[in-house]
Amino acid sequence: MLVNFTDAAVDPLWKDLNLELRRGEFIAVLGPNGVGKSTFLGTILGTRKLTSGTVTVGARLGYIPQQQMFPDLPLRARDLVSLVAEHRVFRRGHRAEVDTLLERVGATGLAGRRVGKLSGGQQQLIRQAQALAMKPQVLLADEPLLSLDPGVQQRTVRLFGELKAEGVAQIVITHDINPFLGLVDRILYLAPHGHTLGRMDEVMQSDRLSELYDAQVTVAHINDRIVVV
Ligand SMILES: Nc1ncnc2c1ncn2[C@@H]1O[C@H](COP(=O)(O)OP(=O)(O)OP(=O)(O)O)[C@@H](O)[C@H]1O
Repeated sequence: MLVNFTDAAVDPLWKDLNLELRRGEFIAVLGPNGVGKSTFLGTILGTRKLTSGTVTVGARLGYIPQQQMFPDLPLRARDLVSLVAEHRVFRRGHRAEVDTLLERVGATGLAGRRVGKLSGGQQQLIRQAQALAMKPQVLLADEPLLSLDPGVQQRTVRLFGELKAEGVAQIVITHDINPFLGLVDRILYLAPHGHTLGRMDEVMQSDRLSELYDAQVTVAHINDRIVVV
């Protein structure tokens, strides 16, 4: 058991949520601003409480938060990742492991730089390395492509693909499903008038989403991209 929701609700955002996350599964969480997507991740992380129902977590979690700048700490990127790596703070011989993590996210050149001085996108790579340092069985990510340039976005999607192949389950909040089309197993679509959870072809339907928005919503397929208008 990785993550299980039973009849879960955070009033007044969403309710009647039932979900069992499977090993290696990739769930994309979609929906408009303020509908409770970050709150949903918060209930897994334990930072937000359900108002009814249960959530059970039986896995090591890694978390890439929505972009926020690090304070200008006197710490290098390598030190910050090192702090997370199984809480073995600054231990000798552990530098190689941290450098491998930084290399995996494409941040090798940033290892010795002071984190607070890095750009927003560069800081996101350090957040990725921190999340991987947890050796997660479940990776939670809140808008992980935000502020990344197209090349780095592609690299990040590739990384998520590798993690999936390794059996890491992932729950990823995104406003754009398109970069993840090759990875998505299920979509959790949170909307103003309810939610739906299912395979992409079940969820990304004009009539299904119109019901949840209580308004006319069209799901269009344009050049292999899915656009919700
Ligand atoms: N700690 C909190 N306690 C109570 N309400 C909160 C808390 N954090 C956020 N909220 C409120 O809950 C609602 C949902 O916020 P949340 O951040 O989960 O939405 P979201 O779907 O992730 O939005 P966005 O797409 O804009 O990031 C908002 O109205 C927000 O103001």
